[in-house]
Amino acid sequence: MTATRVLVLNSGSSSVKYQLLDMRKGGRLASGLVERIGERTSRLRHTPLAAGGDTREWTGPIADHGAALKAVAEELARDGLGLDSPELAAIGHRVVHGGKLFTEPTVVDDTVLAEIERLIPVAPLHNPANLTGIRTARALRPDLPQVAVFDTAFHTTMPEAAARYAIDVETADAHRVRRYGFHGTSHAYVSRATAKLLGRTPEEVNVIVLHLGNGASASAVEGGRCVDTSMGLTPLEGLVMGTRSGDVDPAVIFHLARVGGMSIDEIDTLLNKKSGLVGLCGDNDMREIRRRIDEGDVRAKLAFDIYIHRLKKYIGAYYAVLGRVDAVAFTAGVGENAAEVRAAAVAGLETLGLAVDGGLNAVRGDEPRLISPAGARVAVAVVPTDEELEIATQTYALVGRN
Ligand SMILES: Nc1ncnc2c1ncn2[C@@H]1O[C@H](COP(=O)(O)OP(=O)(O)O)[C@@H](O)[C@H]1O
Ligand SMILES: CC(=O)OP(=O)(O)O
Ligand SMILES: [Mg+2]
Repeated sequence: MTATRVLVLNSGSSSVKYQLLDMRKGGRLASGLVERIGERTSRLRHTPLAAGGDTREWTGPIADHGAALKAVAEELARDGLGLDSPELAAIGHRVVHGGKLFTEPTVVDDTVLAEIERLIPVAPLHNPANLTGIRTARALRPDLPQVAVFDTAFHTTMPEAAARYAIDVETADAHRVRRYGFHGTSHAYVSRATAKLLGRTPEEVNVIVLHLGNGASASAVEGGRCVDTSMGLTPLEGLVMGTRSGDVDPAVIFHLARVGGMSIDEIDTLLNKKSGLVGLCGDNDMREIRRRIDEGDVRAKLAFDIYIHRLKKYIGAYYAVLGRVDAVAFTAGVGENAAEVRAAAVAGLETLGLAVDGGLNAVRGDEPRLISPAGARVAVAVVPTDEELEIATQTYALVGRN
């Protein structure tokens, strides 16, 4: 029997999303999510798609990403889809920071693990979780290839003009300080899916991709290659996010240290975990923010306005970087669901050929769709991302050639 299944683990700072896919038959066999890892009220939600069964939910303490993966393995085993299955060809892992070294999906060995570990200081919320996921999966199935698919890989095509910060070259190079970019698997998948929606090849189109989830980033994709993206050395730069500030004057940090008396670690926590939407209004969920705005909440409205202002600046910037834009694609939790965010982000940009049709924008759905008015110069689209499918495809392409 040929092994044709791939398990994908997308480990975030406090969650694991997973999918089990059959790459030969092209179907999803199971999917799920473990949330609030490290808290007493962790929650596991598992859907056995192949078995046609109902979603099972379980709440209780899950201490870390290792325990989360073991719980996932138990759920899969209950449906006869356990990790011991001979049909499993590989486990694909999202790894957020791959530095400059990893431009392709990579089979994990001890050297690769050491490199991912070395990059922890520049992805402190993500790489430790990714590492724990890989180590646990390896312990459960030492014989299986574990494949790392890096968020940074798609951005390694950025020209030096976009990838370098304008700081002393020797200092920057000594400490590998440059712009790496993240969410690359999503930007790659969504830019290709957008070309397909337009009936064109990726080489023929220039696309601005707006990945708006808890973490958020924009990218400028020229003929299928990334030429700029909003995240930098770490996933902190760029857009306003759920808990992260995005762009600030770097001198804010000196000021908070010297005048505010804060330590570097305190400032790190402030900018990564207590800023963005949550810092501005106390909520990081766009649904809650919209609800509060409808009730006349001034702080929620200001948070929304700051979020939109930054987003609009990046649309304009990447329009200029690309020169010609064929499409703007909204994706991830906010981009796929929040029609008000999409409408506000392109409001007033008619002279750039950008607009949304109110009726089309209000339609909900899981399929890629256009929301710009018929005949618009630039297509505006909602293109659901599927990082897990993309990771599975890349993983199987690497190991499944038997
Ligand atoms: N129906 C909705 N309307 C508005 N925003 C939504 C909706 N559903 C999800 N979101 C937003 O999407 C976010 C999560 O996006 P997601 O892409 O799943 O993030 P991540 O992968 O970074 O955890 C939530 O925090 C919330 O702000
Ligand atoms: C890189 C990053 O920000 O990822 P996430 O959106 O999953 O936090
Ligand atoms: Mg995400």
